[in-house]
Parts: sequence; structure tokens; C-alpha cells
Amino acid sequence: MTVEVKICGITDEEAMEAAIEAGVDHVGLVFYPKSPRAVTPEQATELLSYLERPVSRVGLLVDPDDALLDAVVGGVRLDLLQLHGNESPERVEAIRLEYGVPVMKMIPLAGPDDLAAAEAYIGVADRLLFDARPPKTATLPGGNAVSFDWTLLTGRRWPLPWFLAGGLTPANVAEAIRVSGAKAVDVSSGVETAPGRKSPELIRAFIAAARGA
Ligand SMILES: O=C(O)c1ccccc1N[C@@H]1O[C@H](COP(=O)(O)O)[C@@H](O)[C@H]1O
Repeated sequence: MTVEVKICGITDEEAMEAAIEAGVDHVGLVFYPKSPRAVTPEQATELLSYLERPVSRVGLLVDPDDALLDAVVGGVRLDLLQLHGNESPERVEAIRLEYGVPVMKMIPLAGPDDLAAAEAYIGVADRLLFDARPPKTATLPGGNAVSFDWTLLTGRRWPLPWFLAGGLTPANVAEAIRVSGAKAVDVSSGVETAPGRKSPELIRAFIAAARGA
């Protein structure tokens, strides 16, 4: 089984090229100003110009208003919108219909009860992404290098594709895939040397580890 890999929060050409050469499937650009990985639509377009082969281009937004969506979707050619805030099922459906771009909804997981929340997005989102619930002290809703109990997902079947995210690293991604059954994984902090500074070496190691799982 080949596991899809997404490298999120790319901010420089070197990281983009390392990801492409290592065989990445999805590249993520963060359009959330509070993130150390934030890019503008213009910066994103420049980064995406370094793609030497077709890969899926994912734009990450957090509770975006229409003005931000207009700027991002109008300014950058994207294949998937990752909604990483508290967007309701109604809002997810409205964004999907209005902007005509497939949508992936993040579901924060801390315990079994959180899984029920995911069901409300079946039929309105194209994909789900399971991430750890952010710590109370966190300033970001994701990208916190925090993982959750992967057994929450063990044996669960979903009628739509889903990503596993949260605290993944080259060292733990194979085990995370084995336990959760994930067919797609997403990483940001785990391939960085500091918040927002991607490491080409860690990107290569992560992709190799996920592929070998
Ligand atoms: O990466 C960010 O800066 C970010 C900001 C706001 C929301 C989500 C963000 N990242 C996403 O969070 C998860 C987990 O990241 P990590 O690997 O634990 O750092 C992942 O889906 C990122 O795309």
C-alpha cells in the first residue's frame, strides 16, 4: 500500500524542491497570518512555480472569511482547501459550493467522543484530516507538534479519504500508519529545525519512512 504524503507549511524554494524530488503527493501553503509558516497569495504562487511535476496543491485556512477566500482562491491555483478552524458543516458546504475547490476539514481529536463530530462532515467535505486537539496554551489551532492516541482511529472505516496529522516525525510516522491504518499523512513541525524552517533532510527522511511503512 502506498501512503500519500503531504508536507505542509512550505515557505522556501529549497524545501519545495526537496519535497518534490523525494516524491511528495501534496504540498501545503498556510494562509493564516498568525502562523510562522504563513505566506501571501503572491508568495504561494511563486513557491508553486518551482513544482517540476504535477502534485496536489493544498491551501490551509483557519475560519476564513469570504475576503480571504476571494484573495487566496482568486490568486492561487489550488487543488484542495484545508479548513483547520472551527468551520461548521454548513460553512464547509458553502465554501465548497461557492469556490468550486474540493475541501478537507480538520477534526481535532483528544478522545473517542471527538470522533462523533467527524460524522457531521460526511457528505459536505471531500476529505477529513484528523489532528491533535491543540494544548490550552497553544496560540495556533494546528502545527503544534502534538500527537494524539492513534488507536482512536484503529479499525474505523470512513466513507471518504482522510489524513492523519499531528506530531508526526520521520521517527514515528511508520508506527502511526500501522496503528491508525492511515493511507495519507500530513506533517509540518516534524520536518522543521525551528517553527517555520523546513529541513530538506527531514523532509526526505519523512517521505522515505512513510513510503516504507
Ligand atoms: O502549520 C501551521 O502553522 C498551522 C497553522 C494553523 C493551523 C494548522 C497548521 N498546521 C497543520 O497542523 C497539522 C499538524 O501539524 P504538525 O505536523 O503537528 O506541526 C497539520 O495538518 C498541519 O498542516
